[in-house]
Amino acid sequence: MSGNTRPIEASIRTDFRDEMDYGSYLGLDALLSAQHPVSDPPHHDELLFIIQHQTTELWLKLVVHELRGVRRFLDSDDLPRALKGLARVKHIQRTITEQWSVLATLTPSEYAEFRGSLGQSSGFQSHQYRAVEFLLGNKHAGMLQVFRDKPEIHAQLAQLLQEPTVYDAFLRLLARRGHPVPAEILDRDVTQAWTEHPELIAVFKTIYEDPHAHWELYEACEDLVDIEDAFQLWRFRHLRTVQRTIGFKTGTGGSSGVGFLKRALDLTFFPELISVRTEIDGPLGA
Ligand code: HEM
Ligand SMILES: N[C@@H](CC(=O)c1ccccc1NC=O)C(=O)O
Repeated sequence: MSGNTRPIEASIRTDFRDEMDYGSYLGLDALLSAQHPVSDPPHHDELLFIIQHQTTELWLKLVVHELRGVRRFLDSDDLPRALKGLARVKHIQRTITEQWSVLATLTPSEYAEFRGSLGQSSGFQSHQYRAVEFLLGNKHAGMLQVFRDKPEIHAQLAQLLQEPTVYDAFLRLLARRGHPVPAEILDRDVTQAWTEHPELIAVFKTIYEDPHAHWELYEACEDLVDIEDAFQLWRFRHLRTVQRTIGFKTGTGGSSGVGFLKRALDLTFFPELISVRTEIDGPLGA
């Protein structure tokens, strides 16, 4: 017998006729038959393009699930569990940002060979990406238009638009814990995109100037900043991958392409958590 063969132990199960097995639990039949290249003749690299999107969408599904959880935990004053959810989101963000390097192996020549088959489809139509943006505060009612022919998705996003964001939930928790968050912020119209409220900077200054007195809140603030940073890194890698793949061509979704994506790099979810940094004074006033 070859020394490199591992025997199947007698106790390992091989008969699953009456039981759930790996593939059925994971829905692998559906998952692995959900890649449908459209290029004709079939282009070798289209499978990479599809799987890159599908894996990102799977992770986005979990990000939406976790952010909803985080919001719920904040609402019920369970800050430790909210922090745990935020930590998980950060790791997912790192993973989907890192995986841009796989798609970056697609050369402009290879992509050009099947780009024409993609029609007008575009990441602009990713409803899960839009859900993450809404949960984090970049609300935009106009984006719902993209989904007007998909009633279920439209309804889900319309619902999220009406609901408070993770940041709204955090500010409400701060108020419940005695921090002076102005009432007009707590009662804001949550369907609108967040805009900077300079009155909040003093609230965060209190926390940042005495972290030990407000440790959990301080950690939560830093987690939110981590998530904002990680989101921007994802956007930046997308932009750079797009630029090296299609240069300055207009997008299949109808936008200017790189110019449109660049403008998203100026967006910020939690502007006061950035602004407070300018205001933090140490014991020597530095
Ligand atoms: C070679 C690969 C890619 C190219 C050339 C590309 C190009 C573009 C362009 C030009 C846009 C602007 C909208 C448009 O006019 O189409 C866009 C938007 C978008 N793409 Fe991609 N993309 C690529 C890969 C991906 C991947 C792998 C994802 C992952 C899901 C993705 C997600 C998105 C999202 C979510 C938007 C909307 C961004 C926003 O609204 O700010 N893209 N993409
Ligand atoms: N907007 C891309 C096309 C594209 O990337 C795409 C096409 C179909 C499904 C998802 C896509 N991904 C992200 O935008 C382009 O202009 O080439």
